[in-house]
Amino acid sequence: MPWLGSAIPFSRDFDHFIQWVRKIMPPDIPYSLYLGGRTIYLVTSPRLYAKVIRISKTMSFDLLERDIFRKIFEMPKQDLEQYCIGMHGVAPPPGMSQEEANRIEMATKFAGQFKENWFSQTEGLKILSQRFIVEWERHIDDIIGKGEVKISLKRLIEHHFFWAATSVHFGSHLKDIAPDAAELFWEFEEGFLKLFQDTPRWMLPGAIRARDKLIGSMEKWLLQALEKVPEFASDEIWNEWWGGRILWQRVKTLTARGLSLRAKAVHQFGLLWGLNANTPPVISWMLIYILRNPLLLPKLQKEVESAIVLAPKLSIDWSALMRLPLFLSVYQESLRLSVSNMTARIVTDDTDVDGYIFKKGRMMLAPSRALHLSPVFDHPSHPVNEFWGERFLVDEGEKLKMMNSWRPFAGGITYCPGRYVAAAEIYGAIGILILKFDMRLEEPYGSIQHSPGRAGTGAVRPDRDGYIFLKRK
Ligand code: HEM
Repeated sequence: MPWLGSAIPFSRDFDHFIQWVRKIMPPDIPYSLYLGGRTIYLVTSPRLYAKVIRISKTMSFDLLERDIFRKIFEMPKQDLEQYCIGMHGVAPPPGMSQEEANRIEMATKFAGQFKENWFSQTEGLKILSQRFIVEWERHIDDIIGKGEVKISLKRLIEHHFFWAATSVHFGSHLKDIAPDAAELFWEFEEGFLKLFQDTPRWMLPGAIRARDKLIGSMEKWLLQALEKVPEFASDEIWNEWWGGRILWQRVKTLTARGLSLRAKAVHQFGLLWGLNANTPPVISWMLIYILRNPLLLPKLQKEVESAIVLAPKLSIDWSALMRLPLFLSVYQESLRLSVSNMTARIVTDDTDVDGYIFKKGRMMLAPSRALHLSPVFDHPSHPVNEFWGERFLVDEGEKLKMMNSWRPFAGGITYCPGRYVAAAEIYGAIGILILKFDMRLEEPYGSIQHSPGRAGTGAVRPDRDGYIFLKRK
């Protein structure tokens, strides 16, 4: 691809740019993109995506993680050096052998903790999902009472859902320390990509102030949790001070490596970001899509009745809920349209991809959006860029082809470890709303769209607010 002349279309509207590339370029080869004096490899076909996502020896996610902690979260320099020992693509510090660096690296420990606490079939996932439901039900009962309410979509999801999820993972007391954490989080989130792109700091005072306040709160939360519960009981999965056991395990791992309080707080702030930057926008979009399609709601209500019982006590048959065909299709379709991640990697050694050599030191991007708009999803009466709740209700062969192009959670060794947690929260939150309330959406500020300039980072936030009318059944 020739010199594009300007990085602006790329950074301002990543999704548009990717669609344009797919239109003008042959579909199934990688491209080199010269941008701001750098070469970036671009992969836009499902077949190549499946190939590159599996290359973990010469394509590093760790180097990006290092940059995220350095530029966005500003982990103290000395701590960052310790944190990165043994990372893929990071040379060991002077005097340390590669073997020693590999022996003490922490990424494998964190990955093990994710598996142990969050994966399908684990006790952790069961208990956290159940806690989430209790929290979410409490929030919606508090706002709605017995009658009918009109509530801002942003308030419902970006405040109430935020807190229901955050209290599950960080315990019940973070809210006492930082009652404005949800609002600060979204202020920080608006600057996330800009901080990574080295936008001058003076242009982002709000995002930086919000970030620093949140990290300060994380420090207080951490000190309090350490004081109240220095050790988790071996059979305990959740407690009110730490939230999920994994938070305590992560901090213990960092303490053993001598990281400072600040670094430990920054690291947990990273998790707070992973937890909240994606799921709330996906839920917002799923609700918007469902409520914009009045015929869908009664069908979903009927399905959900077979998996969620409201009285005398709320109870959910999780495995039945996760297998409801239409609900699953709506979930997959919502993720397809609302998520735009870059799946970025740094090439750490020359790598042959289908006969093309990706050179050491360069970046590779494999944007999910290119896959999510690929022809495999097209239908004569339901174009690929429009929501259609029944799109994934196809036979198994067809579905397999679709799933090869469905990459909201990326893949490979860093395949989102929160995907089961996310699914449980999304299914649970929407399932309960659907069953308890008659709902209606109003968009008084115009049709809600993807927030501009946010594509590429994950699920894309709605650009404006709307109102949801909820009436108890
Ligand atoms: C619908 C919601 C979500 C989406 C679309 C999503 C998507 C992603 C993506 C695309 C990645 C990067 C993978 C890569 O490039 O290889 C990722 C990583 C990650 N996600 Fe999620 N995520 C979601 C929810 C969650 C939740 C709820 C949690 C926490 C409970 C979480 C925790 C993480 C973590 C810790 C990583 C880093 C993994 C690593 O370093 O190995 N995510 N996620």
